[in-house]
Amino acid sequence: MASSVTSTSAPASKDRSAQPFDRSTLEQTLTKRFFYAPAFSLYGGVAGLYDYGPPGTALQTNIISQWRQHFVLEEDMLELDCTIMTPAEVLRTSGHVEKFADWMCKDLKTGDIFRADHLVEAVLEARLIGDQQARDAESGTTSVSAETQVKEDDSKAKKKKKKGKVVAVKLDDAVKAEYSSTLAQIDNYSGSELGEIIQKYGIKAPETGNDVSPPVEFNLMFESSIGPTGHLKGYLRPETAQGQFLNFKRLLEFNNDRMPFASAQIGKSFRNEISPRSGLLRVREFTMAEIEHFVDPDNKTHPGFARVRDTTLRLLPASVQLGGKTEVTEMSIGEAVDQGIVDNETLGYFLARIHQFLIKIGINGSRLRFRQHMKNEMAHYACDCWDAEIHTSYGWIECVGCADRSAYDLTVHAAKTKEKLVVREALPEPRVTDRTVVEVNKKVFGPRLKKSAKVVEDALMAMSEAELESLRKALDQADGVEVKGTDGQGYKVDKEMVEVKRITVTEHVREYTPNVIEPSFGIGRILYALLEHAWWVRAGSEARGVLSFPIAVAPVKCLVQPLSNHSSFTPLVQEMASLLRSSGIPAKVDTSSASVGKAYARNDELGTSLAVTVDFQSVKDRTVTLRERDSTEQVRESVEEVVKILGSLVRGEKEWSDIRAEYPLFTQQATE
Ligand SMILES: Nc1ncnc2c1ncn2[C@@H]1O[C@H](COP(=O)(O)OP(=O)(O)OP(=O)(O)O)[C@@H](O)[C@H]1O
Repeated sequence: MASSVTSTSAPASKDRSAQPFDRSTLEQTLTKRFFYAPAFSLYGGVAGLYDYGPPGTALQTNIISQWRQHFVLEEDMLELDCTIMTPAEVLRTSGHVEKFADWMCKDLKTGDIFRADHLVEAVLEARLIGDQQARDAESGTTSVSAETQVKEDDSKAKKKKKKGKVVAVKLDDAVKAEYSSTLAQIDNYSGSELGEIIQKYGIKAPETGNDVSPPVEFNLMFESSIGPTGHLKGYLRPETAQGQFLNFKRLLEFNNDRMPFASAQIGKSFRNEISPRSGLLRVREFTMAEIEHFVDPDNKTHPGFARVRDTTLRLLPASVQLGGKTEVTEMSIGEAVDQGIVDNETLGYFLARIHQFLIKIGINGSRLRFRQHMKNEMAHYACDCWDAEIHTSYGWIECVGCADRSAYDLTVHAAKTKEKLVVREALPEPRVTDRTVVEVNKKVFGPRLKKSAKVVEDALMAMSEAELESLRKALDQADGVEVKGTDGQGYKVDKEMVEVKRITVTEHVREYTPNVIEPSFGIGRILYALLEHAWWVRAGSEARGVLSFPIAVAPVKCLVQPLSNHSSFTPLVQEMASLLRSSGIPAKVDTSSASVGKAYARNDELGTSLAVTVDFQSVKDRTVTLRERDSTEQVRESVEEVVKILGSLVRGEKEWSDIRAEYPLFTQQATE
């Protein structure tokens, strides 16, 4: 049964994520432990470019390897590695040169740049917060002061962060409702609509209070030229999809002409964002993982759908957003497809698989929702599109887009290159149909139309059955009929020149252009959301941060350390580390002079799942302690047994609860 949940913010959960979240503490830890850092900072940095340090890189690698396991291997997809540099012609055909743009406005006095939808969002959100503060002040309660950041472009703007200024002013109820409704549909507006909203609500540049220009389009692709002549224009790809479409024919052949099938690609994409902001969430260079699932347009069932039917998702359909609401409906994907909320089984299958993947890598399910695109938000050719949005301290963030792109991509590339990008399938039974066709009598047609013969013939051949039927009737009734050539000019044709007739055709093969379902993942956004969801602070004499990653994605699975730097521990520490590594368990040895407790704390911040400590007793009897990060519980077992335990945990065969049930807990060593 479906149930509704209001979720303007993330629902409180009874686990440790119910702790108040302090982003600055997490950020300090991420910087201190070098998860990631602004790139080129020695040179002042460039907005929207980040370098990942060792733990961030390991975390990203592990997320990608889980992705590859979950999708490429389990779904038997065809993985590609296509070029990043893309000739302009390809992106012109795909529509990116003309349409891959955001709307920007300028502060009319300072020239500062804003992304128009972000500006509207920030200012209206700030006004709603101001309203709440005014109401709280009136009633004597306090509300959390929140400031909404507005982004800005270019390197110099990086230092002066702009905020939607919060002023405690009470709003009229009707105005408040209008603001909420506008915010709920913020992705749905065109440039001119954003311009009207800016005018209507008197939106100004937040810091200066200056007027802003009407929104103008800004193309997000980085332009380049290929080769020394500068004649061949190119772009850094803004997504990995085009390489997959252009290789469709080869992929189909590689797949022994079998449909449906999916290709996949993981790699860097580039977008010259108007206003990079919110750390890894809006950057100019990022890793994407994209799937193009090619499917018969007449049969979008999915063979695996029964397996995921009962997966419960939190859905936010377009119809709800249109009413200005953010009410999430929890329902199984089976129900959602049956009721037509999600367009088809294949799209539904991928929504469920995306959900399963995000949960597997540690995203909190109660902070995950699938939001359907509204009509204007969706490309004109797409028949349905859902974003997996994850709740973070920045609000709900789109981390995965999943669209049914119909036959658009293959059709436009085929039309441009004159290469057939189709599937040809032998029909089980020959299909006999009657058709209306047109034949040209070359002997008369050519001499009469001379140089124009080609444009008229092309136009006749492109006519639909209905158009040909009208032409037939017209030719029967008049001596000559005007036909528009492909050059747009009118030309007279008569029954001597052309014959329109009904024929019976027997087909043995069906030819069609596949539709494409495209799940598109931004790895950096997922990684950041995971960092927020995994973070908590352990109470104690000193509050200590912990990153509770699932072991599968933890940057380091196991720490090996001596109790102190006493030389007698060294051989066993080294033996332990090499035993683990040769069993395929990534282990880090810590022989710094830090106390065991300090090393535990450092590794908790790094999200290291387990720690082995070698102490005096170890030297005597070859037993070591094994400590689990989240519970801090320990067991003491022989070196060989601990390697076995670690192997079963790392391979996901067991969880810590199994280990603590199987082995006695060890409580004597005062290490923390
Ligand atoms: N500038 C960016 N920085 C980081 N990740 C991004 C960025 N732009 C897109 N992504 C990621 O790529 C995924 C697929 O890209 P898509 O084109 O659907 O995004 P989008 O709709 O343009 O995103 P947005 O509306 O937030 O700009 C997104 O779900 C997101 O995870």
